[in-house]
Amino acid sequence: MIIGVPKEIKNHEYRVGMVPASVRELVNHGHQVIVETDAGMGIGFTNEDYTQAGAEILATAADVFAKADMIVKVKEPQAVERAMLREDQILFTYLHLAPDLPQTEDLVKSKAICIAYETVTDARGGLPLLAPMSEVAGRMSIQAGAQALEKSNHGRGMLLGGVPGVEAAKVVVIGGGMVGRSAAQMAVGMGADVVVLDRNIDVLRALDAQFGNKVKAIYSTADALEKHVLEADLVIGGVLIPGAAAPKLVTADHIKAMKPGSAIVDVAIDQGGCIATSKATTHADPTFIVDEVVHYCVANMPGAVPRTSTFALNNATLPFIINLANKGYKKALLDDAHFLKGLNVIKGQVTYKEVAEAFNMEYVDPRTAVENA
Ligand SMILES: NC(=O)C1=CN([C@@H]2O[C@H](COP(=O)(O)OP(=O)(O)OC[C@H]3O[C@@H](n4cnc5c(N)ncnc54)[C@H](O)[C@@H]3O)[C@@H](O)[C@H]2O)C=CC1
Ligand SMILES: CC(=O)C(=O)O
Ligand SMILES: [Mg+2]
Repeated sequence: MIIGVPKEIKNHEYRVGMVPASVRELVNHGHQVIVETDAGMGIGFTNEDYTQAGAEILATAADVFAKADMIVKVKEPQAVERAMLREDQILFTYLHLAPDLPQTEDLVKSKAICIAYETVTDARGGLPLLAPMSEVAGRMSIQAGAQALEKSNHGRGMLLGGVPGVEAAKVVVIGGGMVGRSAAQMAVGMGADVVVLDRNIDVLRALDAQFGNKVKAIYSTADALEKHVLEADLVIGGVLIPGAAAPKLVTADHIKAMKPGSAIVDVAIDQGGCIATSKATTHADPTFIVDEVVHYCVANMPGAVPRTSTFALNNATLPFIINLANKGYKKALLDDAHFLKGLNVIKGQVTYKEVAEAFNMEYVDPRTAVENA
């Protein structure tokens, strides 16, 4: 199979779909890898590093898209990339379709086979290809929130951990999954007063076991959420219903009633955000203010630490890339029900229920769609 790795083009996105070590693995399995020139430059990999691993360097993204059987990326394809997708081409990357109608329509139109990292599942109920980036974004959310609380950024002027004699900031994390747990770990480390809300009791138990009384793990009712959000100095949004648009748990009225200069970091923004006043921002201009609350809503947070993030992502994606290349997409997906959950769009059909429902599109069972492809 010919595997293509284009350079990422989203704002300040320096991650890359495959590092040279991953290229070498694919080449060792007898595949051909084509990489757009300078695709790895943002994390210190030169074209020579890729050619030494066995890749061929092509001059443009158009060359890569024209020649590859499978495109391996990081972020959802931007409009110019979507226009280059071909019928029967495999696209393996983050998609986040449920809040994104234009992308969904373009992928349907392309007739490509579109597998989303973020909806692949595992036997323990986890999301193995989302988890590494959620660990990064969860950790980063506390750094971003700490900065947002600085006076020069229109924050309350509070240090997360306080100092002896002065109280710490209250950090409220909504969703105690990968993002939430990673955020809690950093917030506890910085000495903040930390509350995590989740509606899964096993998640609350796990938080309790990990953090003891350093984190208040609270069952997420509308009442509890309102109480803690209104007391918060910093709110982290980390809820997820896999594949679906995020529920707007924090309302515009909550934001109005929050303390002036408090901050929110809506990590769930890639699924549309769990805070009503959120809208996606970029690393170039990451924050905006609504009702005196600083909002940080960058949809590709791990792009800011692309070296750490690319390696973490590749560690998780590589076995799936090898499987797709060795077996072809049909056998790779049909052999593994968890991998099949990653299939969102195939040959013009939507095969992820929450995406079809979000846009009133017809839903086709993924197994049937692959068997008939
Ligand atoms: N902005 C960015 O750069 C990045 C964003 N993300 C996003 O962060 C979000 C969270 O991801 P993960 O932590 O990996 O998901 P996860 O599945 O590990 O955790 C989500 C948690 O939300 C909880 N939850 C669902 N509905 C809830 C409700 N109504 N109230 C309270 N809790 C609720 C679930 O029980 C679960 O524990 C996803 O949308 C993901 O795509 C992840 C990485 C980077
Ligand atoms: C998960 C995601 O959206 C990201 O890593 O950018
Ligand atoms: Mg207010």
